[in-house]
Amino acid sequence: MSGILVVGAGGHAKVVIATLLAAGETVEGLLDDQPSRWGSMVLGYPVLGSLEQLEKPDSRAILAIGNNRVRQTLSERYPEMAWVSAVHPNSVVHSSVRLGAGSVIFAGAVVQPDTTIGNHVIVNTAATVDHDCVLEDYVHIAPGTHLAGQVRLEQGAFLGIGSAAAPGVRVGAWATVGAGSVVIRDLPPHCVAVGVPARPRQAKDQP
Ligand SMILES: CC(=O)SCCNC(=O)CCNC(=O)[C@H](O)C(C)(C)COP(=O)(O)OP(=O)(O)OC[C@H]1O[C@@H](n2cnc3c(N)ncnc32)[C@H](O)[C@@H]1OP(=O)(O)O
Repeated sequence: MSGILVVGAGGHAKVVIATLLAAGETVEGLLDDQPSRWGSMVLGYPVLGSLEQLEKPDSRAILAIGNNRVRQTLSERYPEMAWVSAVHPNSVVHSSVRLGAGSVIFAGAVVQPDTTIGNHVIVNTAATVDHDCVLEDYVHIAPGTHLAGQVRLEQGAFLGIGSAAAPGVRVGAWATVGAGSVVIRDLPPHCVAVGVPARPRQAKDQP
């Protein structure tokens, strides 16, 4: 079977490649729609060209782009793709956890029992997700984020570095929680919420 195509050649792709290699996978190269990146190397792997190469039959690929909207757009553009997930061997993921296609769990992360993780979700470095949480498709929890039990993050929610969510809270779809903020009450969709406790600052979608 051919190696994995890594989509996106930015900083997030470096950590995705490191995670794939640590998990024993083979990387073929990277794809990026920015021509200036073609022919360059990322961690010793070549940027092979544009995303058109995803149309080759039997390709296996992973979306290595931190922006939640971009991952949604690309996954919808290639509905037949066999998206690969990546789980770092130095993470702890309980056997009862359901993990969707194309999702990544980076080094040092812990995901506790009966949590459900959707498609193209990022559980970033050293984040923790406690029991019975639900992370819907395209969610990203940044490094060092901590979710208590039974937290629900709706589609596309982004939680910034070092943020936290108290037991049972719900963060609305495409909401942004600022770095270091603590969610203690439900947040509405499409808000930007910051502070301790996190309060919606304005109605604004993610970039
Ligand atoms: C491996 C990786 O790198 S993964 C990526 C991790 N990235 C992150 O964690 C980024 C998180 N981003 C943030 O926290 C950002 O500050 C955001 C998204 C919440 C807001 O960004 P912007 O809309 O550009 O806000 P801006 O910088 O203009 O600040 C607006 C106000 O909110 C305040 N504010 C912004 N972020 C925060 C925060 N995290 N906590 C408290 N207050 C904040 C600012 O101090 C400012 O207040 P003022 O108007 O009284 O001066």
